Amino acid sequence: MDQKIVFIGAGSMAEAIIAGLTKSDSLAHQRIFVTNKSNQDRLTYLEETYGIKQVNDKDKIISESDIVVLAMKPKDMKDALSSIKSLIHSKQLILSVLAGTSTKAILKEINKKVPIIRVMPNTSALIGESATAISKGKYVEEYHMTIANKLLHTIGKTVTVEEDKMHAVTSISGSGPAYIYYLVEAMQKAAIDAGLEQDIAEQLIKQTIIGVGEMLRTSSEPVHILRENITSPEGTTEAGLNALKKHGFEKAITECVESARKRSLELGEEE
Ligand SMILES: NC(=O)C1=CN([C@@H]2O[C@H](COP(=O)(O)OP(=O)(O)OC[C@H]3O[C@@H](n4cnc5c(N)ncnc54)[C@H](O)[C@@H]3O)[C@@H](O)[C@H]2O)C=CC1
Ligand SMILES: O=C(O)[C@@H]1CCC=N1
Repeated sequence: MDQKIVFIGAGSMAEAIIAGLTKSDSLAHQRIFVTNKSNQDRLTYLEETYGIKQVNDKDKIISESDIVVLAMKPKDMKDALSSIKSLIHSKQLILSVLAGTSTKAILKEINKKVPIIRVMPNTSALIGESATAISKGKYVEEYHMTIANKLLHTIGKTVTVEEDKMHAVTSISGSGPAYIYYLVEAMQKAAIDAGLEQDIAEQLIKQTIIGVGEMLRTSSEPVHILRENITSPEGTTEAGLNALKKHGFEKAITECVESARKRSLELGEEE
């Protein structure tokens, strides 16, 4: 790819995408720029770690960029756009990773006919394993989607959804890695209570999750069969799963996803 890309916001999501992009080598590192609100050390770290460039001449870099990635928190969107919207033009493609925030709200802020693609990646982009959903805003043509897909393939897998599905997507795959990390933390505590040493527990749990990930990737069996294959009648797994059922595991997951989805809707309404 020969586009020039600028990230507005230099936090964990910007870094995850930059890491995936630079690892894939599909875009010259020198064509990737990043800026943020105030933290100079953070920009220097990104520059030194990934060989990309921090924005020195804001007017020139932003107006010359082909792709502008909005990667600030939703609450900072208006403030961030107020200082750059005069540099945005219709030949550019805007990618927004902002949770909850509609392309309509961003268009209203920019007040120009620019193509905006809403993107929901997750932090596994850091290792090229993001589950990313993308959706079209008003002025987006197919060739914009092709560019976005090509770019986002460098950080993992992509799917295209209607924009109204983005709240649900956020509650599943955007926030999803945190649910799994929380599960790992809970298993680590339980393993120690069960008498294992911490480093042994960590090794076993990490490899268990990696093994499950690979099985999900490679096996043609449906998930419930993979689960049933482990569950001997009256065995240990059945006893463990029964305890999960008794303590409302499914309800907890349903409420977890629903709460995240509602929060995404609220973030959109807070603009
Ligand atoms: N962290 C995650 O797992 C995911 C985050 N997102 C979305 O990505 C966005 C960024 O999230 P994080 O990277 O976690 O946040 P963060 O807090 O780590 O980074 C936010 C960045 O925005 C910058 N910023 C704030 N105001 C600014 C302004 N006026 N102009 C320029 N830059 C400004 C900050 O300096 C900081 O570099 C959010 O909108 C979030 O909803 C989306 C998917 C997953
Ligand atoms: O918690 C958040 O708001 C962001 C969006 C998806 C993951 N993290």
